[in-house]
Amino acid sequence: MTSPVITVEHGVVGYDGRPVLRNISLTVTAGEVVAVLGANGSGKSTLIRAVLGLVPLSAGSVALFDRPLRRFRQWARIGYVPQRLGAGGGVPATVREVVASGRLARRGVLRPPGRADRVAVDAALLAVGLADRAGDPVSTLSGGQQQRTLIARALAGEPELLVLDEPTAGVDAASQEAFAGALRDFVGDGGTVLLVAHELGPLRPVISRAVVVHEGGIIHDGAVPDPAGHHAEPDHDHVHPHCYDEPAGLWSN
Ligand SMILES: Nc1ncnc2c1ncn2[C@@H]1O[C@H](COP(=O)(O)OP(=O)(O)OP(=O)(O)O)[C@@H](O)[C@H]1O
Repeated sequence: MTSPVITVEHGVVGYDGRPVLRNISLTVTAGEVVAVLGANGSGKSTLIRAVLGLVPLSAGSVALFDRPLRRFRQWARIGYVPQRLGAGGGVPATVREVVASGRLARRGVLRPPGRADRVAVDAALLAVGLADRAGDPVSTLSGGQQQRTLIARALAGEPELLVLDEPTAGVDAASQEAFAGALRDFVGDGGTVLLVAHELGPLRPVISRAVVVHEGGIIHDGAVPDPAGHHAEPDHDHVHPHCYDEPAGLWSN
């Protein structure tokens, strides 16, 4: 039996008393790549923040690696790339420095980096296709390359679970391809992924399951739905309910 990595049971989250997630239940098991889809404001980011304990549940429960969130301490097992975080931020750090910061949870701040740290940073840079930019200031990179830097930082920590909030939003096609390749390798090595996406694009073949959030509830959990308008494609197997692909673009706007 595959072990559960994320378990949300009857999760409820609200901001300032306004409910945003209503009675959400979701299980992600080892080796899965689960995409959370849904319209703007449907609660996707809130769901992954709740999974990581960054926003409190007002009811229900979350467990990570089979351990209740309040007792979970092994944060080095998880890599998190939040939404639209500028990697540069005016700080003249190089790509390598930002990626190496992903090792801090593993090695402790006071111990100098060792061989294992350097190997992990090199591997992460290679995985996202930025090995040749390692010495450049992050501020000189494109938005897509900066996003890849953040993904490499998460990979450098050698997590078992990667949680990514819109990793390909506003990212150029080459970076999306590079990211899809990195994700495939990560999963090939036994990793588990939960990511929020608007457009799957090159990620589509890597996704094993899709969860569609609508108005704070999960309205679909299963096969990756086709974007509206693709019904006529020969490989379209019609496994998805139609409530979320009509009107067009509910999850792809
Ligand atoms: N910190 C916060 N305080 C108050 N309201 C919030 C906060 N974060 C999100 N919200 C609100 O909660 C709802 C869900 O937001 P959330 O960011 O989870 O949606 P989303 O599906 O990720 O949206 P998007 O696709 O635009 O990123 C929205 O109405 C949003 O305005």
